[in-house]
Amino acid sequence: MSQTYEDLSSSQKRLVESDEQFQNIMAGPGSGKTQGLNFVKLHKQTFKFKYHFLQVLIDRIAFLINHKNIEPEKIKVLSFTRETVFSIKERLKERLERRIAIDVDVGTFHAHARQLVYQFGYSIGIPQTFKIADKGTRACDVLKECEYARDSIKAVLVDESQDCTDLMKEFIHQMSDGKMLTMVGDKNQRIFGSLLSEPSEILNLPEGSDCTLVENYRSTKFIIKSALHVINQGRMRVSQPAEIRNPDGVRVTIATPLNESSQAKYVVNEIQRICTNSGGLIAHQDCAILIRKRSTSHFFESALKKRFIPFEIVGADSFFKRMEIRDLTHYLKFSLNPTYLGFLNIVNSPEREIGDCQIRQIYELSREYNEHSFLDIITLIGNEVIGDFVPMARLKIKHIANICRDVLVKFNNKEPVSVILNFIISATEYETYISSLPDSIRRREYLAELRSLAANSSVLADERNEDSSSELERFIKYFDENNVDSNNGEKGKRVTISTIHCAKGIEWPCVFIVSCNEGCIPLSINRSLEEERRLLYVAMTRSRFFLYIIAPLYRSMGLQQPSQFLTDLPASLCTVGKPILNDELWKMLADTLDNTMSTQRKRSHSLVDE
Ligand SMILES: Nc1ncnc2c1ncn2[C@@H]1O[C@H](COP(=O)(O)OP(=O)(O)OP(=O)(O)O)[C@@H](O)[C@H]1O
Repeated sequence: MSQTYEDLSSSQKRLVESDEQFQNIMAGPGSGKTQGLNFVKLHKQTFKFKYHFLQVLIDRIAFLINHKNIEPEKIKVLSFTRETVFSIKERLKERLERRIAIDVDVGTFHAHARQLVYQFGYSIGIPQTFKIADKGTRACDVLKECEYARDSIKAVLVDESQDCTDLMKEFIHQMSDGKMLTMVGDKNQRIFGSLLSEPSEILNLPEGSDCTLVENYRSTKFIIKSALHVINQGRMRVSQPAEIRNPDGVRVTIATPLNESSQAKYVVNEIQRICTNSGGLIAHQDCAILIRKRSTSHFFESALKKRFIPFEIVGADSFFKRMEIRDLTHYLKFSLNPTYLGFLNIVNSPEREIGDCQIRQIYELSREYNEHSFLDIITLIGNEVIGDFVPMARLKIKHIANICRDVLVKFNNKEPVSVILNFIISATEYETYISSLPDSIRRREYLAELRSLAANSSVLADERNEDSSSELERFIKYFDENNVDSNNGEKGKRVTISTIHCAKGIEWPCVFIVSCNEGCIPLSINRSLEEERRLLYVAMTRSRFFLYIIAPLYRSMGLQQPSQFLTDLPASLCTVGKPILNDELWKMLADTLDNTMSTQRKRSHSLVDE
């Protein structure tokens, strides 16, 4: 086998080469189950760790093909996300001959279920027009009743098995009946709230199928011990990996900046300090900012943009590009500075069915009466003084004019931004509007963040003490400055802002877990406290070397307590403020990264002897 295979540890090799029909591999973070599956995609350009992808799942597939003579197309690999599917396929192309690799049937649960029903459903009387929502149960029926479907499978491999729903488990059960089954997962990393039972329970796996890996190759000892402390304060009992390959490292940094805006500044300062001082060992793409709530990315987007640091957002949209954010800030902008272009931004948001001809007429009227402001023009139209519009259109235009005039009055009366924003939301019936659109939960989440930012807009003032503009003008400026597309650098060389959920399975040398306060982690009392604890555990174990946990003193809701999960984190494991960067630390960092650093990269940092 290839050089890659030789690098596996003996326990990893044992699992890869096992003759057991069923393997339920439950192993802790960083043990080498599925190394960097998503990582390949996110950082493809810079990281060519080709010979360091040592994970069990990929090598097991290679073993089944090369040593068990299983046809690649009869190997079914099930995963949760399309990103992971893409990464597994890429990894297989590196591990196997290309023509063999592309035959391995890798797909999401959904894709596999759909494919089975399309391919074999007709033979058991399922119409080709079956309801796509039923594909899971239909696929199980196909497997139960159709021999050809069962014959098309010889081995099943499942990634992140801990997050399978009962239907998924039933699907795995039907697929793997009498075949070879390898599942990899970690029950302490269940973060999708789906779990009712252990995979092994529902699948009725025979005794002896459970196996594990006991090394940790990813993180330093301080990180592992801190993460274990957090998880073990709850109901779970996780023991320390038998072997931690890395040095002690640097203590986990706990920081408590004043508010969310100073938190973002602190993070960006630290990223710059580390990147500048590490002699190239740490670059932007090695740093990740993990957020619990996707709508809170804006603080970091803004702070990074200000320092011209390229970044990418995973699992969330750019806050400033969200429709809800743009729509509502456009009203503010238009009210203070009414122009034709500004009007175009608000005229049909929410949808008012004011058509192109009417808009064109408004434009022409604004040219004709150019001694008036644009707001006056639409007021005159609304009041039936000028133009030729049907009554309904006049009414709608009048409504827009009235909203903007009222905003102006409130602005002149120095009413708080939050009052003005809430007025716009209610006058435009914006909440009802977004509730009628797809993905309304997410939309409401962004709307709530905008509201809380408005209620707390003084945090934006910190940035510009010299600025004499009003609160509302500063608020608008925040959106104007961040809405422009800046040069976002080369792909693969950017800081990552990711939700904790989307960071699962990935690792970075430098990780910032932000807003680690009550109400954020754990998110709210309605959610399972244990799941929230696991989420923090997952976030902490993404780091290889630098781990920062940050809990601002004030958040939008006022004074905030640090997360209860941080209580009693032993002082011996953490440090407050900032880590001291010295030669000893860089040496330790180099040792830690050594596990997976490509020779080429090490050479560029003079870490290998020529
Ligand atoms: N045998 C090995 N020798 C050296 N490094 C290894 C070995 N196996 C894995 N690694 C490294 O350990 C790190 C963690 O591996 P991997 O991402 O597969 O862990 P995992 O078990 O999937 O973790 P998680 O469950 O947290 O996603 C990677 O950087 C990987 O390259």
